[in-house]
Amino acid sequence: MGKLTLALVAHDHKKPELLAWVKQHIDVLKQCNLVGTGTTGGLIANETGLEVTRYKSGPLGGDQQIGALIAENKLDALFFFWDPLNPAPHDPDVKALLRLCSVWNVPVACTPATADLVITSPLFLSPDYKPVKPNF
Ligand SMILES: O=C(CO)COP(=O)(O)O
Repeated sequence: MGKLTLALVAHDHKKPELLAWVKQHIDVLKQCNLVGTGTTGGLIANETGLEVTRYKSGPLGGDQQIGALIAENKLDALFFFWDPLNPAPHDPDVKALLRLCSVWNVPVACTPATADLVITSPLFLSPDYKPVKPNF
């Protein structure tokens, strides 16, 4: 099977949590294609040496670029540590990205606990497993 493509995105106050999570699961993440929004992707690449394809920063359209990957069936999971305590100028984009995960049945983890469960799931990592895609 091909490599899984995973998106890594975090709001500013959540970036340390995402970075710690990435370091914890680096052995699995090394085997995946990684993409991310601009600042998150840059941070992860610099701090871990992982290769991350970087899109625009979230407020400049990065969330929407990742949403486009979902609409094109090019993303296997989204790890999106969004900030529930601070308003984002691009909140509509954040909501749209999360919405597309539901539209296209893409696994999305918004907290380290859920992210742990997704990334360690034998089902998720199985070459035979593909989430059912809706037939619109
Ligand atoms: O704003 C974001 C997600 O909504 C993330 O963007 P950055 O990774 O550029 O900070």
